[in-house]
Amino acid sequence: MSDLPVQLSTTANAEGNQGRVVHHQQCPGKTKKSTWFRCAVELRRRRTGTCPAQQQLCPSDKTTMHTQKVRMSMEDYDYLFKIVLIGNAGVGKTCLVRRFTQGLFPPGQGATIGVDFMIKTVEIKGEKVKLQIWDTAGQERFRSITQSYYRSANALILTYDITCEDSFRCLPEWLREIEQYANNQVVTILVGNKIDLADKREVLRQRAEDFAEAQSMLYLETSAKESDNVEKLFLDLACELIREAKQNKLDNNDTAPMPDQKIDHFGFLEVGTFKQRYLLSDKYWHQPGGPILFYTGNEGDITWFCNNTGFMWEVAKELGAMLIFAEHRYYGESMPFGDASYSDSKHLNYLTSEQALADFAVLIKNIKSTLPGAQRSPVIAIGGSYGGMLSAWFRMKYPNMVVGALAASAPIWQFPGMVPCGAFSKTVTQDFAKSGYNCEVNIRKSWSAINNISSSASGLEWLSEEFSLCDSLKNKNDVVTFKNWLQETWVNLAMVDYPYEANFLQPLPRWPIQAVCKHLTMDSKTSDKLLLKGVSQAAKVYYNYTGGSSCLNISQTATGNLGVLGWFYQACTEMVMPMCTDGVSDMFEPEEWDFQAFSDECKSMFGVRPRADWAEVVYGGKDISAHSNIIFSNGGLDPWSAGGVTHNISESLVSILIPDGAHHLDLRYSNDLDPLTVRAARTLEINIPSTLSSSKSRDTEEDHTLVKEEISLCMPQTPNPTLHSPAAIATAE
Ligand SMILES: Nc1nc2c(ncn2[C@@H]2O[C@H](COP(=O)(O)OP(=O)(O)OP(=O)(O)O)[C@@H](O)[C@H]2O)c(=O)[nH]1
Repeated sequence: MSDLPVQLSTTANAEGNQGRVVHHQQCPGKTKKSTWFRCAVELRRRRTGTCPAQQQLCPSDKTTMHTQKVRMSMEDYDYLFKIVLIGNAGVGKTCLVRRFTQGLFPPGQGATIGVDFMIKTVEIKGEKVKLQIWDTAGQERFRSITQSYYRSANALILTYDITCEDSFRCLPEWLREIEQYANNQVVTILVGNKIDLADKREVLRQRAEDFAEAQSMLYLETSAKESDNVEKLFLDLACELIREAKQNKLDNNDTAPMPDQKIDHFGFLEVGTFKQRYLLSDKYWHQPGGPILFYTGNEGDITWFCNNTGFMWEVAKELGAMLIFAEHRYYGESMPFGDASYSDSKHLNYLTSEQALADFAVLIKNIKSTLPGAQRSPVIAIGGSYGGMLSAWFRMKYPNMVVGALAASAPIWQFPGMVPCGAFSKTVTQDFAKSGYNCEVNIRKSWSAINNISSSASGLEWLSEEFSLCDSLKNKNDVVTFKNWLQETWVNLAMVDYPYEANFLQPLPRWPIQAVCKHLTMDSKTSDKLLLKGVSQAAKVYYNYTGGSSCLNISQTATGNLGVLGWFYQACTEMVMPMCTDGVSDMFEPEEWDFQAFSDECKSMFGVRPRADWAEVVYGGKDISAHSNIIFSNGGLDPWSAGGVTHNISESLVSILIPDGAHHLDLRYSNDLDPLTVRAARTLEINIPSTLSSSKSRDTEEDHTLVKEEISLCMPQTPNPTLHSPAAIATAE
């Protein structure tokens, strides 16, 4: 996805352009402060050196965790190949990918965390070939994640560093991994990288060629730095894959027919259809009848959710489950009107949660009727954030399709009149208050310090320099934008205050708010300038943890992996989520929730006005007790928990609270640094679908009752199962 601006503005110009969607790099004047999460898949840390001394040298023989089979529905190419780069840490995998896909050699390239991927479409002899290139982390600690990408790979690029004997010596270990985890038709090429460092060569070319030949591998030497042979590497590989495909050697086929989704499920005039993308993994699926874990895709490319929902991958094996990740219409590649989908409000008209839920239902019906062994598989909906809301709503609206739902960090009550508009900011403030001495107090004071300093031209210049802003502040409007940017920074930090290094909105250290707060311990006598110097250092923890940013861009607060524009449209129609601040119970400048102003802005931007009460009407508001089989999990650190279900409603509408969890921490891959509370939450969450799955397909009312009974057995008996850990207690103290 392209990097979308966080701040949006509209035009309703004299030429009658009203309703055409426009997004600027930066809004003049008042800017939006509402935030939804955006995510990414990798974290990069600053790292130097070419031979990865002190890092693990060879992959271990850990057992596999999962693999995925990807089915794409968009047929804008003749071939789709998945290429996975593997090899020791630091051999140059990421640099090779970026050289090929972006034509650059990234300075100060940091270690890949988990897996990253990029797409490049090339044309070979008149045929369009889409290359999906997966860059895996070489570090041992990510091995269990990266192994899972082997199975569905069409080609593997096994990379070593010609200046690092150790990276060559590890190759037999890597080959054992390939043998164990990759499919037996995979094309493997051995690549010796960094040939620009000829004087440091430790592995002779002949030796590598002999090794490759003995292993029936192709061999090529490259320099990502000098761009030697990089293009050739990927294009030759693509040619080879096409050749193999033509000989029908590759298992590159998509067997299940893709459903054509109706653009409008609820009317009969619009008869158009579109292809919805979904990803499917059946590696651990016990067929017939094994359960299906169905991710209800949110506002972004489904691949990102697939990568960031490690919980599902981890439980698939345990449950013998099939995994399906369904993309939400108008995001990623599932565009009802192709490139025109966002062109105006007429085309955007079908971007609603109800239409998306109907897509999910049609998709499940289609899979069940076409995939052998799936007919009697119980389906469990899982989702996080807006995806979690969809999971809960899916179970409510289509109980015939899903036997239960896990709705993680799903603020289904963040709608008008259901929770106080200031609750969100209050949680953000509390997160900072407990993460460092004077931290919240100094942020609270920073707004007036900014107002004071920015009142003169020299002050604006000082602020711009101190914060290393890419574009200098020039006037009052810029200062408003600057303050909103800072506020959104603190909000985002509260959402991603994870206990380990991660890259969700930005690459960040573990417990990032604590890292930020180390710069905000000044006492009450501190001058405005000293205070703001601290704020600037704190902001740079968020924006420049990797050290790769030469300046800070105040029109962005997160990497743009999600569909911010689409989400903004949804907020302007049915997802109206009031937010306000009072400067007392929260650390921000006071700002009331002004529905009229919001509505006017929506009108000028999209040509539509929001329906403030619709979510309540269509999804039941706080009155959901008639429903069943939904788990609502919420993190105590997550500001969205304010709009979530944080108490048990019935014995099968239950809440799990994770005191030291941020935004859907429970859905992420497990990590050694996970607090006990999130581990306990996952245990509960795993048990519930496991119980559901044992009941196989439940299509009758009687069966649903049985499911409900079985679920209640797994439910904690306390009215509100808040999980306690030493960390949580320490925080509370
Ligand atoms: N001289 C030279 N340096 C390179 C080349 N390719 C990568 N490097 C450097 O090698 C280091 C590691 O590069 P990465 O691309 O991050 O290596 P990686 O294999 O992706 O490492 P992990 O993500 O940890 O698995 C960086 O400092 C790069 O600048 C190359 O062709 N020539």
